[in-house]
Amino acid sequence: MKILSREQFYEADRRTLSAEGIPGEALMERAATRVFDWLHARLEGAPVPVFVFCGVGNNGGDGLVVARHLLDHGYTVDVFVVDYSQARSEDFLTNLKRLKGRKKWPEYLDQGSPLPEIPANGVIIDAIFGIGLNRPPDPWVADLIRHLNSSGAFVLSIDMPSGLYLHRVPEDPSAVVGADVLLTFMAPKLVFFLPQTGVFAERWEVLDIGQDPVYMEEAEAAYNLVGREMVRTFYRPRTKFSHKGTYGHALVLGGSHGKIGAVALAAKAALASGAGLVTACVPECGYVPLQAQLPEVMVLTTPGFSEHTELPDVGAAQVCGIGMGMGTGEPVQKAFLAWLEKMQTPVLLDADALNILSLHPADLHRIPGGSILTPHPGELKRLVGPWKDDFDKLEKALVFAGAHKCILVVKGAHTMVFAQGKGYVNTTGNPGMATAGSGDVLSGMITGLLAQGYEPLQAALLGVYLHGRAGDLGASRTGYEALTATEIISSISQAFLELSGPAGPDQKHTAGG
Ligand SMILES: NC(=O)C1=CN([C@@H]2O[C@H](COP(=O)(O)OP(=O)(O)OC[C@H]3O[C@@H](n4cnc5c(N)ncnc54)[C@H](OP(=O)(O)O)[C@@H]3O)[C@@H](O)[C@H]2O)[C@@H](O)CC1
Ligand SMILES: Nc1ncnc2c1ncn2[C@@H]1O[C@H](COP(=O)(O)OP(=O)(O)O)[C@@H](O)[C@H]1O
Ligand SMILES: [K+]
Repeated sequence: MKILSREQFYEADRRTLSAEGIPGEALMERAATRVFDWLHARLEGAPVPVFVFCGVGNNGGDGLVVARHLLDHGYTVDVFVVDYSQARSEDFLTNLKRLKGRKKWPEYLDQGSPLPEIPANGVIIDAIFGIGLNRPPDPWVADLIRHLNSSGAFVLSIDMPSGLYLHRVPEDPSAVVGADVLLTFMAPKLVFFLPQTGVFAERWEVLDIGQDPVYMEEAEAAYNLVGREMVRTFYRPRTKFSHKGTYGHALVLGGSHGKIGAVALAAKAALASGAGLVTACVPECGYVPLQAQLPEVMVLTTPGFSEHTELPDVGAAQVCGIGMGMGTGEPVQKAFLAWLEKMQTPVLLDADALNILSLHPADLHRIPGGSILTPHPGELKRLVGPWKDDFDKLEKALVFAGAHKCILVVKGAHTMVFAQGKGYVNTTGNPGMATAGSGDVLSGMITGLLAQGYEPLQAALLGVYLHGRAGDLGASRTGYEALTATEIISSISQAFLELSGPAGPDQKHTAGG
């Protein structure tokens, strides 16, 4: 699914109107009626007081339409116009007239108006600002928003939580509506997925408003959602006459005294993701534990006892993932940089491989084109420097991926993959995955997929998706707190099974939370 920009939402609007030959108010009617239907299906006529707060643009117009339908269905409704500007939109005015036709006169709020009383058992429809917000709300509007937030009432926001910009972080987070549910039109917005802005709308649903399918198909989105639908376009089921040679040889290099487990997790995850052969390359101290623990994995050791002092030459048939638990001591740094220099094909770089590169930015050119880098936020900061806010972070990640012709996998609640000027936002995973070793599992999975011949970007997207899904399936058995990296590996099988089977109800990715 595409994540559209503001210009693209407005263009989709225009294209829909012209394709159908309908006026704007007809599309507003259709969109807002979907919001009403959603609410009515849940309230079922319950006598709860509903408070509709409308701005004076098209988001406010949507609110007026919802208010009219609520009245027509016998709900108790109070309508407020938040009069922040003299410039009313045409469709807002059309719907204001229709509301008045129901003998319902809204109350106008402006600077100095007393704040309306809202009981905690009420429902607030937030239609103050939508995607048109382009500057901070006036102080009195901010006060009103804080008042709504502190009311304890259930808040349903239309299209956007009011006060949240589409493309930047709010100056004052207290002046953003905290939506219990957000019903958003046509496509999800990038802000739903960023830690600084996603907190205002943890539960959201996309409403299809019959937007022009031709435009939705042809719009070039800067960001796309990574969901089942997308990864199935390149997932390759196994074929009958294949053999283990068909599925490649993954070489996982890393580990140091006390951190051999990181390699064990990655190697096991590479196997569980379908690599035909897996070799783990560790310093001498890792030999016995790995051999004893992972009978399917071949173990190769390097001369150092507790850390790598040199790294092996890699055969053309092997695909490498390197860095987990490797350490960053001087000998390891030297061994790693010399090794990287010799690599010609894409590799996966994780953890200490990234930390070493951060210490040697002049050597970043040694990364083979098409390599995959999997930093968590701390590692990313060391690589690209600090960022001002989440949007600046995205920009820096895009620039870095472009400059080094690599695929940058920025891990987080919504892991984001950056490549070739585009961003991909993962939809799977859960807070239970914030646990030791879950990143090592991801590296192993992506290395295992690369070994099977997936293009690097595909391996990264499929790996990130399946990793999150395995985490979700694991957590459905263990709960968040008890989820472990090992449990995630055990759930990879189920994630693959699901991928090739029919879609479950929670896998459409038109909702979050
Ligand atoms: N396809 C679609 O897109 C569809 C969209 N629909 C709906 O339309 C909504 C977008 O409507 P919209 O463009 O009229 O903008 P909205 O958010 O109502 O803001 C109104 C105006 O406020 C102004 N303004 C901005 N910041 C301000 C501030 N801090 N303080 C004071 N004023 C401020 C700014 O005007 P300006 O003053 O800059 O000229 C802005 O234009 C969208 O979210 C969805 O709900 C659906 O009906 C159907 C399909
Ligand atoms: N709140 C969260 N929601 C979803 N996924 C998460 C969350 N927190 C962490 N993860 C995932 O868990 C993994 C953690 O990786 P990392 O920090 O490298 O762990 P480690 O170094 O312990 O292996 C990443 O894939 C990340 O996307
Ligand atoms: K809104």
